[in-house]
Amino acid sequence: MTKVAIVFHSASGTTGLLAQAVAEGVESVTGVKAMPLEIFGKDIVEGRYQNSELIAQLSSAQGVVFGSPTYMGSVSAQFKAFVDATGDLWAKQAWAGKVASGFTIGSNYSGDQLSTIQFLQVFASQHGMLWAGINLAGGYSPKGLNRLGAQSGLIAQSGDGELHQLDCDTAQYLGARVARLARLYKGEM
Ligand SMILES: Cc1cc2nc3c(=O)[nH]c(=O)nc-3n(C[C@H](O)[C@H](O)[C@H](O)COP(=O)(O)O)c2cc1C
Repeated sequence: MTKVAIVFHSASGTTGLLAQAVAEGVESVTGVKAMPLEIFGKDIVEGRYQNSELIAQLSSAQGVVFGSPTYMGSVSAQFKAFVDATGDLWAKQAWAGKVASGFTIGSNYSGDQLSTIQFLQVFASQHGMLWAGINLAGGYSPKGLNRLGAQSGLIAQSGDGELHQLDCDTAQYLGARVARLARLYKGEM
């Protein structure tokens, strides 16, 4: 069984809804299981993320999709604490060869969400992971997917705490894409 983890932080729930949609997309691919893992602020003690169990679970995944709300043009502090806690694994390049992707949401249409995606892309690259963006040209998808047009990862927007249906559908699409790639690359780590 191929596994794809979805590691995310969400304070008011919209990133969590995207994570759920990514997981549904992952599970739509035969032979691939989704592993949602939520980052909670209570696991941060004196600025350090302490949930080593969550981090350990990632070793069994062939793909990992990272998700964070955009806070001040980057990932949330909670997500960054998780990132910093992976330094030992970075030194061993323990995640090298896993497929990676990312998603974020902001309340503005152009609220610097791209910086968050680029942060996630650099993070995955530091770990030697294989980054998968979205192969949907903005404005050209017949179903209107990727409505905001980013291809480095999924950028979503919500001004009222509700998820736009097309962002939800695009998250499912991304989950399915990562699942297929993870299944393809399994054994090539
Ligand atoms: C501290 C803080 C900083 C934020 N910074 C941005 C930002 O830079 N750009 C943006 O578009 N939205 C920004 N937002 C809005 C959130 O990204 C948005 O409400 C998002 O849906 C929250 O995700 P969540 O529901 O998963 O917690 C910010 C919100 C907070 C609380």
